[in-house]
Amino acid sequence: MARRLPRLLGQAWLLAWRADRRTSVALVVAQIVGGVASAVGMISVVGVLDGLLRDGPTPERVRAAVPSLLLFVGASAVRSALESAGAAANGRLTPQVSQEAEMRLLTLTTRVELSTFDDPAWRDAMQRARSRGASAAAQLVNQAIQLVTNVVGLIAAAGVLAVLHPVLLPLLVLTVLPVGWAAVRSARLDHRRFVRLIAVWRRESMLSGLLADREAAPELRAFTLRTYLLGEVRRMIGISTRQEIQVAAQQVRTRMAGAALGAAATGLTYGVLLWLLWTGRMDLAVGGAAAYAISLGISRLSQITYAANTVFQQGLYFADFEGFCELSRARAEPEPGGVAPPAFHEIELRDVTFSYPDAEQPAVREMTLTLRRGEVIALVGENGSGKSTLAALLAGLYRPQEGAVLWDGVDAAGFDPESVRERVAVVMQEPTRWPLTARQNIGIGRQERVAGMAEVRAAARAGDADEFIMELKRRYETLLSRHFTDGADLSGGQWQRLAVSRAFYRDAPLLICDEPTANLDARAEHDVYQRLRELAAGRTVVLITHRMASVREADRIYVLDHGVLAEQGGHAELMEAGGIYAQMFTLQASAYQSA
Ligand SMILES: Nc1ncnc2c1ncn2[C@@H]1O[C@H](COP(=O)(O)OP(=O)(O)OP(=O)(O)O)[C@@H](O)[C@H]1O
Repeated sequence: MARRLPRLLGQAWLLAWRADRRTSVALVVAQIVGGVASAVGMISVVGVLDGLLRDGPTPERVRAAVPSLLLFVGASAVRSALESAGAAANGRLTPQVSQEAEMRLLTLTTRVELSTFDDPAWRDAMQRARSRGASAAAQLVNQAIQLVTNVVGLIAAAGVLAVLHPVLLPLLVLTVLPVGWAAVRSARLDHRRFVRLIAVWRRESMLSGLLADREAAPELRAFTLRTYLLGEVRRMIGISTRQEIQVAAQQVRTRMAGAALGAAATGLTYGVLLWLLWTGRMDLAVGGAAAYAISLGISRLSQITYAANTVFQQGLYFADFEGFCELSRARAEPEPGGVAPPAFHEIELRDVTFSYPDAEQPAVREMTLTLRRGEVIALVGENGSGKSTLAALLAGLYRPQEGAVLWDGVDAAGFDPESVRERVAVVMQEPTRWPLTARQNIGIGRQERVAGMAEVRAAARAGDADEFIMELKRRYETLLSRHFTDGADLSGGQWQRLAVSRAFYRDAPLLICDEPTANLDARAEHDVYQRLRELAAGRTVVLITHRMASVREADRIYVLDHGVLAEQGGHAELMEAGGIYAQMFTLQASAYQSA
């Protein structure tokens, strides 16, 4: 702890300094002046007692004590005023520090490579940082301020004691050692429990979140999952409760041992003081001042123990937070500085291989294919054959581990990934249900463009969303979330149409649709495909779908199988080849015919 404390205090200072410089400086000044006032107050006690205990008539003795008493009162007033100023500064600093930490965390998590989210170790670290990071930073600063305030007070008391009698100083330190040891050990136990239980908590909070979630509520009932899931949650809570009870008992035992040893040391200190007076080695006035300084010192020491313990404890959590920030910085997307061209003639995937973290098999293996401007390309294949992964590689969401994605012959690895994604519009398989208004839900397709109503409506018409939006209570201004008053919810197909409209609004040279019609009715699907083809003029559309009827119109079809490119060509060509595509198509067609 002694080794770590200075570094932790340094970190706390840096956090405070970054959050609010003026307040930080004011705080330090207040603490130093407060410490000096405290020392002056203690020394003045010698003068007071000396005056009162001298020989002579009482009025004279009182008169002799008055100047020192006035000094004592003045010093105490200054000290109290400065401590209040320090508390006010502390109150200003801590929320700002917490806010800084929160924003730092979010800035980093939104900058990491997408594949990082598939790494469970990073997710655990994120959970730790999110649950404790911001509060640990704030607590660290708060308690560091308390610690420094009390250390300054202690230095004043120790200085006064050393002047009064040198033997009293080590005795004062002795009283606090056992309590300090107990506090540090207890903090360690607490942190160890936290690290051990984080995976359990993460699972428990995911499950309990689902139990209270609006989206999961229907399926939970339909599959009569309640008892099973409640049992799982109870099991997780049981594991953590057992650990918590065990740690709490260990902590109480440790603290009791520390308190008993501390009490013995305090007795010893006062015993030595009495012995010094008894043997005439110390004068009575000095003894009185020493007793006062010891009692102040012990109270400072116990506050220091508490503050140092909290600084240490929060320091452990803050170290987790810092570790996570470091990890995320290392996982941040590279920014090579190049910018993707505004349009392209051809995008080529050359020998591209991509694996998810911890996956045994690559999701896409040695894939080579070309997309040309103005083409509608279809990707087909069984579930898990790698279509979505391939689409994400094209969209610049993942970077290939081997091979390259070339834009007109230039490796996209040299472009800033954001600039690649600026040229791409994606309709995801499960579009995010943004809790924004209908207009904003479309407008965020290109949020830097001011969302004029005419453009938004044009995009909504293209995505077949205009009609149902106009039927909502507040039309385009309706908030699409049931979690808020006056909010509305949409059906799966309506959300999908909204996502298609958003992609139209984005107006990008490459449009990727990952099963955009999975939730659409037949008429909507037909309309959307019709518009996609119109849109394809001058653009490139990549279509992923399991509906083979929609695929046959594509200019080129790529068939994926277990992460590799198995077949390619036009519909007629592939049917003639009689491979996987022909089988899939015939199977679906026969299902319709027999129906
Ligand atoms: N986030 C992920 N983390 C780890 N593995 C993943 C992840 N996403 C997909 N995979 C794995 O990669 C492989 C390819 O998945 P992908 O989603 O690309 O298939 P797909 O052809 O789009 O499937 P579907 O038709 O079901 O949408 C699968 O084996 C899948 O288990």
